Amino acid sequence: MGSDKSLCNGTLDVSVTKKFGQRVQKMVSEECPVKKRCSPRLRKIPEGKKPFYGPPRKASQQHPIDFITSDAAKLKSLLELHEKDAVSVAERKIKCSPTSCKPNLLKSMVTTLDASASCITSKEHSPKGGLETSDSATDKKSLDCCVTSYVAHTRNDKARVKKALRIYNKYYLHFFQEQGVCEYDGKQLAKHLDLKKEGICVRSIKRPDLKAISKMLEFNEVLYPTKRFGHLPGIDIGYQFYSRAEMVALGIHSHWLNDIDYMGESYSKMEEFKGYTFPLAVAVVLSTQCEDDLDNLEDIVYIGQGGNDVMVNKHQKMACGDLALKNSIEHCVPVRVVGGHRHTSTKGVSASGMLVYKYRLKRLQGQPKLTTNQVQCSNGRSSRVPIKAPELVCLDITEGQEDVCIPVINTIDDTIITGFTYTKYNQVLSNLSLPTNAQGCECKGNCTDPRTCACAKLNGFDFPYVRSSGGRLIEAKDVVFECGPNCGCGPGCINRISQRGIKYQLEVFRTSNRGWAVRSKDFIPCGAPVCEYVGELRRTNELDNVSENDYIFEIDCCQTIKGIGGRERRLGDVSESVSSQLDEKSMNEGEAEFCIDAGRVGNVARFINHSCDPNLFVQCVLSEHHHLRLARILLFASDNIPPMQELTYDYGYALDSVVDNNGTVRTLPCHCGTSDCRNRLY
Ligand SMILES: C[S@@+](CC[C@H](N)C(=O)[O-])C[C@H]1O[C@@H](n2cnc3c(N)ncnc32)[C@H](O)[C@@H]1O
Repeated sequence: MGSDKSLCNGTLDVSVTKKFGQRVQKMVSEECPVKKRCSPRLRKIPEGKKPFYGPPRKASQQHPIDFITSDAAKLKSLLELHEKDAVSVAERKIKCSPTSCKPNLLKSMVTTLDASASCITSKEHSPKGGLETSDSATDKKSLDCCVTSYVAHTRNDKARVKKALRIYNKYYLHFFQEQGVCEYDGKQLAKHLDLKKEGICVRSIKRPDLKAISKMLEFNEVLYPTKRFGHLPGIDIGYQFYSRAEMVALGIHSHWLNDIDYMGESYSKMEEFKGYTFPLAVAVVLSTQCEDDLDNLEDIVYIGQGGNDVMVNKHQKMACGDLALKNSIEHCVPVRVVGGHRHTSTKGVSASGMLVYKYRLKRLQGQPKLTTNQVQCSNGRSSRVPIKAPELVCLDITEGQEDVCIPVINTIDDTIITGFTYTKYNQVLSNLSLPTNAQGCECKGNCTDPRTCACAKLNGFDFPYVRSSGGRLIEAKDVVFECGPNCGCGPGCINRISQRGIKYQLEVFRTSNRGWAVRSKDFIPCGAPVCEYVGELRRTNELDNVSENDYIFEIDCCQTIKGIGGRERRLGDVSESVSSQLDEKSMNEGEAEFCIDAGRVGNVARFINHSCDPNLFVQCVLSEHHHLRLARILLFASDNIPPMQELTYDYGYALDSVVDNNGTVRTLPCHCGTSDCRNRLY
């Protein structure tokens, strides 16, 4: 390893970032009944802030996704784009093993550092490498003008980051689904033609993550498509990514495979870069850094990307990314560093007698601290039974009804939860009878072919979910038709995702200004089902004069489909079987006929608070019967949700919609604490 003498004078300073509506209606007492209970979803929210509901038009109309054609050409264009800057990309791609080509979804908790400077070296470094540095740094022009120094982010910056990631996830899930169909078709074709016998292999198109990036490049949707040095607005120090592809979607590191991202020769032609030596590094992913090491990113010795050549040639070639880092030292430009990415292969750089370059990455001063809780995550499950601690109010609020324990934690005051009974399923009161069950599909075992499954037909000849991470909804729809009791398929069917119960380790915790709240100890991927809103099914008019109740959820599926009362329209082909329900007069009055009352009886969803910038969205689901007025209410993740982040959705109250008998508008201040807060729930 390098001695002090071998260290060059220049250092690469590094700045560190760790990678990483309900329509609950408040019913008030008789003295002060609510006159108007209108709760359109997400009215007047700026475009960039809308959670995952999709545009009013079909996504395919805006950016048609070609699900059928081979994506080889698109993939090629993606590779070519990077080849311009990274000569070794193609070579590396060919070399990579099938396992190392797998997307790292959920596995990489990457930490970004803004690195500036580097210091190089290595005991064994090649003298030819020319790494005696620092004097030359003073001779060269500083790139200050091109560097985004660390600045506080604006609301808009963060919204743009969120939007870009949602676009990425939407494409990713679409391509994931397409891959499933291709695999199914491939198998069917193979079976039909008996291709195996002929020795022909039918292969499906892989890598939905790369296809998603390719799509974003095609439609100019990558957030920072032009390479930039230093900090990128909207991406905090400590930001967590869940795949390399997400980083490409944002442009924080524009290569999905190479560890060093750099500006190639082509940048030398640009006016602002006149006088600089290219390539110049912009970002590094530390592939070998494991999650536990993420706190030690202040000062890292990094072995350049030539590591693989070392095994063959016994010395590292000073080229591409390695050369870019060397040039970065000389020009004193900052480099972003992302840590925590786990590679399946390791670089063989430890053998003695080999010549390697090492770079010291030092965190830039003045950045926010990287704290441990920013990278807290449980990829696996922690123990089912929580450890008894003074703040533990209740070991399991579900009393064993759910597959997971849901503890209640209070570190704020002495309050406990009373006056409520947990139930896993909606309770139907005696004055209400549910419609008869729908006929269902005739599939056997699992539903696999969306073209023949009767339930998939209702969803526009598609399954709304993909199998990724245990089942994820591709995008929010007017209504999702799931398989039900009369269907031929079994419980493992992909079209029953919302019926599988709670899978994430949720916990109820006390807040200082919003009462109880809910968070997850697990990471929840975008599109994953979190829980159903469960309680007593009631007619809304029954509740007009009840005493105060904060736990009423109106089932306004029909109103949402029609966009009544300012509700945001969603994607969806409303099937003929339900379109007749939309024409009924009562629906047009804008009021939901039924609601779910979780005041006395309910599940964990009743503790989920409102946020003006939520991480969950509401999805109406029909599984047993097909009556929109009695749809089930499910909550899905609208983003990748890091562990321990409060789970919230937009209650969707229209401001000034709650009026008492005297005509006085009632208000409730919002304490969601987001930068987008509208200050009032209603
Ligand atoms: C369905 S409950 C949510 C759970 C509730 N916090 C509890 O302690 O049971 C809805 C009520 O929670 C409170 N709440 C939810 N979100 C809030 C927010 N962003 N700001 C202030 N209060 C909120 C309001 O009192 C609201 O009527």
